[in-house]
Amino acid sequence: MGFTMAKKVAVVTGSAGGLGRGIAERLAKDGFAIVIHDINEELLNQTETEFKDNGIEVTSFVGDVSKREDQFALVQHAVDTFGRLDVFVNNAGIEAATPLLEIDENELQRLFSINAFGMLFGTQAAATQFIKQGGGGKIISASSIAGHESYAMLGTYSATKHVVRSFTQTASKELAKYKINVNAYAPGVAKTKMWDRLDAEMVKHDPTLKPGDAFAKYTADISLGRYEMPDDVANLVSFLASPDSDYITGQTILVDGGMVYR
Ligand SMILES: NC(=O)C1=CN([C@@H]2O[C@H](COP(=O)(O)OP(=O)(O)OC[C@H]3O[C@@H](n4cnc5c(N)ncnc54)[C@H](O)[C@@H]3O)[C@@H](O)[C@H]2O)C=CC1
Ligand SMILES: CC(=O)C(C)=O
Repeated sequence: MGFTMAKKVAVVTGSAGGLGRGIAERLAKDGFAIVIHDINEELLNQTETEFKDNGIEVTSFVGDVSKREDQFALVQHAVDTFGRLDVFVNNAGIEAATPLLEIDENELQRLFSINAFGMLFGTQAAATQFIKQGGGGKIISASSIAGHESYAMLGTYSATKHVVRSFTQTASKELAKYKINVNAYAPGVAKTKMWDRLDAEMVKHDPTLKPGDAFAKYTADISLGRYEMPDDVANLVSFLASPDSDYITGQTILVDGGMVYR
């Protein structure tokens, strides 16, 4: 009589839509049982239904990455549902487009609490579970081209994405002894809801721009000649979640079609 190997388990934060959803779909194709997660409960439920209709082994969890207890509860939900955790993707993030002289405390607190604190809390929750399990694991986080090079109007956002790169390096050094790989993906410009909002904000701040101009300006110089799709990002995350990347840690890898060269 044969036996079935338990599936590996991946959590993707902020995966009700956008890049996170694309990553979750790809990891499901790679054979993972998937925990999707978001602060937007309605969209999350809709996505969960669509995943189930497509035969994906999935569970969902509503949470706010900026709340440390939510991140630990998310990992607990993964373990309670599927018995273990193998990959944790800190994908959730938010943006702001504001001239430097107008950045206020509210914007700083909002972006840092989600993009930076959230990434750290997710890393802590996942690493705690990996250490308990004793078999290593993979933590993969969303940085950005803005985590390698800061942009006009994206001052706070860029700073938070540099924080992701920094915590990725520190975590990789501290967690290597537990066989935990910690890496980040740095996308360029993808046409998700985030960029719809960024374009609208940038247009508001510059009377010479009309809707679509900011996005067009950012995408004009991409070497490969097109804006990014969720699959472009998911391909890299799939690799970082797989044994093929076992000898890579502490890296923030650009996947931008040729925008920022490091
Ligand atoms: N779209 C792009 O061009 C780029 C995106 N990124 C990064 O990729 C990640 C995903 O971006 P997109 O899919 O474009 O964004 P998006 O705005 O389309 O989707 C983000 C998802 O995260 C969820 N979310 C927001 N705050 C949350 C919170 N506190 N807790 C839980 N979930 C929360 C949202 O509800 C949404 O479903 C972000 O970290 C972003 O900074 C990086 C570089 C480029
Ligand atoms: C949203 C984002 O990270 C950029 C710079 O496109």
